[in-house]
Amino acid sequence: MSSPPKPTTIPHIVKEEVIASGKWLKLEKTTYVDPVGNTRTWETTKRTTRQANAADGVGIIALLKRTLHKDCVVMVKQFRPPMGCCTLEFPAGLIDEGESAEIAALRELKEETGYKGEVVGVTPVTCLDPGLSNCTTQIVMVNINGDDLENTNPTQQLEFVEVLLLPLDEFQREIDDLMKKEKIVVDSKVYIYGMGMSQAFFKPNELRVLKQ
Ligand SMILES: Nc1nc(=O)[nH]c2c1ncn2[C@H]1C[C@H](O)[C@@H](COP(=O)(O)OP(=O)(O)O)O1
Repeated sequence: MSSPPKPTTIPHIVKEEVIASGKWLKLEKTTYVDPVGNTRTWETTKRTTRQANAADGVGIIALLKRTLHKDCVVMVKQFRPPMGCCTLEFPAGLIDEGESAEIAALRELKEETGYKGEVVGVTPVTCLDPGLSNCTTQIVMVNINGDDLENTNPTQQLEFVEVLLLPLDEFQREIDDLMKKEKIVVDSKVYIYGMGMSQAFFKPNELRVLKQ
């Protein structure tokens, strides 16, 4: 049996040529040298809107905390043209010029859901689909005080985005139920978060007393 070729070179980009460009996206031919020294090409998509030194956008894991209620994750359902159907996602959006991830997250959360939150954590810049695109995101963790007067009757600024509140401890089951009921595609970040929550919350003898 032949062994795989040994890496001899540090892989690197040689050139990036724009094949097609639109207002929001561009398609490039990326010429690069692979780990064994061969020059190859790759088809790469990029956003045209990226700000210097920033991720393209933010995703927001927003936990709604209310007295005598289970903590709920604030989710959004919306029609996504590239998918041709509705998706279930964390609230998200592009980072505007001069914005930090934290400021962008609080702005997008308010626009998409009406809730005013407080940032409690932020991830490093992470890639979204690196075989397709250089698109990056920072996930921002936000707590929402649902007992606060300004969060008791939240008003969205986007009319085509539906807000869903999913209890954190039944997150994956709620998503599975939703997918059985309607044609919806779930963002992989969301589903993986749900699987993690299921593992973290698995307590077979727990009493189910709290309201949703
Ligand atoms: N790929 C895109 N094509 C478009 O035709 N328009 C796009 C693309 N990406 C973003 N946008 C537009 C749509 C919105 O008007 C703005 C801002 O989007 P934002 O709310 O920040 O992000 P999403 O919630 O992820 O749409 O950009």
